[in-house]
Amino acid sequence: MKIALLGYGKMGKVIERIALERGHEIVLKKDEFNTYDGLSTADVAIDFSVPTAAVDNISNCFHANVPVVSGTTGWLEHFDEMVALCNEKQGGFISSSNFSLGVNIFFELNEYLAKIMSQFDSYKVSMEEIHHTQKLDAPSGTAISLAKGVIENSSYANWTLDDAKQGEIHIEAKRIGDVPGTHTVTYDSIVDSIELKHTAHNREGFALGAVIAAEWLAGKTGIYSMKDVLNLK
Ligand SMILES: NC(=O)C1=CN([C@@H]2O[C@H](COP(=O)(O)OP(=O)(O)OC[C@H]3O[C@@H](n4cnc5c(N)ncnc54)[C@H](OP(=O)(O)O)[C@@H]3O)[C@@H](O)[C@H]2O)C=CC1
Ligand SMILES: O=C(O)C1=N[C@H](C(=O)O)C[C@H](O)C1
Repeated sequence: MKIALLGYGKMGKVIERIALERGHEIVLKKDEFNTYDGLSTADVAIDFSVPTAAVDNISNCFHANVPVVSGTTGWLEHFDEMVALCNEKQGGFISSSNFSLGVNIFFELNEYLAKIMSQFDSYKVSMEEIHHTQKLDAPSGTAISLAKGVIENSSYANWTLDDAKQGEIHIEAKRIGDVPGTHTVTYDSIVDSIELKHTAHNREGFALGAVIAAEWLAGKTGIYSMKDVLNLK
């Protein structure tokens, strides 16, 4: 399979290695300064870039008729525009705040736990995410997805980085050293706490998940999620 890499930083380089190990070919490595030459020859594109580049990268894929897997976080306010463009161009699209198998299992557990905990208002939920100091966005896309998982399964209405008011989920975003990504969901009461935690030991899981998603998406049209790829629906 021919793959275009949109973004060739920490993640792009791990994705390249894993894609080559799985027998794929890289036809474009797009960074901030080069062009999209080669994009239209790709079977699929994988975007792990920066929040300000994601919309251009994804739009160019739809215009070039190349299905795109996007892992870039911090551009969610434009998500609906990209969905509309994908539909208009009959493109293929998977976007996920986290492609690792472990985090996608964690997402399922988070939704299940939220359903149970919604019956017990003595517990208050909060979240913590820890990432490396080079991360541009806060809170992490994964923390936002976890908060949405709680909101859709409880009476919580919103998340905030500030002190939480009634009905809000507090997210604490910490930036420490080279941490690849740690997320904790805590339900706290006066008598005890319940914690659900995922710790990434490196970037391999994110990258492998993105390559598996790309293999799954190539040749398809439509808008999908990691639930489709991993058969979690
Ligand atoms: N969904 C998931 O599973 C995961 C998502 N992420 C997300 O992926 C993104 C990338 O992470 P990471 O690799 O660590 O970040 P890096 O900062 O290491 O890499 C970002 C890359 O994007 C490039 N870039 C900048 N502008 C453009 C542009 N206009 N077009 C294409 N590329 C551009 C940069 O190029 P240059 O070097 O020239 O500046 C750089 O190579 C982040 O948003 C992060 O949150 C990260 C891990 C997992
Ligand atoms: O920037 C990162 O590194 C990561 N970003 C993603 C996010 O914002 O959730 C996923 C992962 O935690 C690593």
